Amino acid sequence: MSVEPLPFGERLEAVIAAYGRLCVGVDPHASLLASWGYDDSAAGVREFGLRTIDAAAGRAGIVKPQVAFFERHGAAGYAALERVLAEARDAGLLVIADAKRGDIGSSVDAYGEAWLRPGSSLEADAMTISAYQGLGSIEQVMVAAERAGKGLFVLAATSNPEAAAVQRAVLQQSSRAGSTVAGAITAGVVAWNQGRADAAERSLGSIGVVIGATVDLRAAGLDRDGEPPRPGLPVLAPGFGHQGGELRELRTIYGAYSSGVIVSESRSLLAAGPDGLADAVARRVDEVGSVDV
Ligand SMILES: O=C(O)c1cc(=O)[nH]c(=O)n1[C@@H]1O[C@H](COP(=O)(O)O)[C@@H](O)[C@H]1O
Repeated sequence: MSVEPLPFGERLEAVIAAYGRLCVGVDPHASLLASWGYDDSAAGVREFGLRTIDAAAGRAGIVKPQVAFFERHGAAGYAALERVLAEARDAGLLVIADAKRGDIGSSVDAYGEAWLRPGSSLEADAMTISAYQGLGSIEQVMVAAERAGKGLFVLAATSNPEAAAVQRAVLQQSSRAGSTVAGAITAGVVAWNQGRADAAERSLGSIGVVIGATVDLRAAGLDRDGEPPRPGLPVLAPGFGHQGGELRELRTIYGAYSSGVIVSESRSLLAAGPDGLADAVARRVDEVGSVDV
């Protein structure tokens, strides 16, 4: 008898209830490796990743390894990442692989298998994904993720300023003609969550979006002034901390999307160094917890 996996949205909700909405980024930049006293090598990113997981476990609920920093070290870097992913999941953390993959459907399906298939050596709980080849290109990954109790965060309005020209462009064709790219992707994800058979029982969907804390949601064509989506929309929110987004502005920035926000920070936490990171995470969990959503 096969047991249905718990939907990612439910797991996310439980983690937020237990630990709050902070996500600790695992971004072993070369400069951070140097200041932490590690070599810029596969062994260095592995030790950096493991120390970060140790500091996050039991204090925060979610971690997000940025896979690029491991990929820099080739096959050995991937082995390091496999270890970090496994240790994080064993520690009970919800793991978002920040892989930002996208392609034609048949190829992006393979990315989905790599990062989300139960038993894969790179298995995470969710991954970041790009739908700039059309939301239809990731449809099968959404289906597979739901089936396995996994989640996706689809890039909608990213935190980097140069993204606006593309993401605020207005669609000429499709049923969402007249929407911005960011608005159409977000509306498509909301509609997907609403289309699940048990949608009425879910308070959070399993497919989310990425909307940076540095973004002006109205200018990006996002419905921040409308009714909150039902089921709630998970929103991975980088851009607080190092990139300048102000935590106390969370509600003002995200409006109707606030209750699904995951505050994702990397450098602002990691700068505390290996000995100060656990305290920095605990402090930030408290600060995030005190913000009104
Ligand atoms: O998907 C992401 O996590 C992401 C999306 C985005 O719009 N902006 C963004 O900065 N990120 C990632 O979030 C992290 C931000 O790191 P800090 O600026 O150091 O907090 C990096 O790993 C980025 O790759």
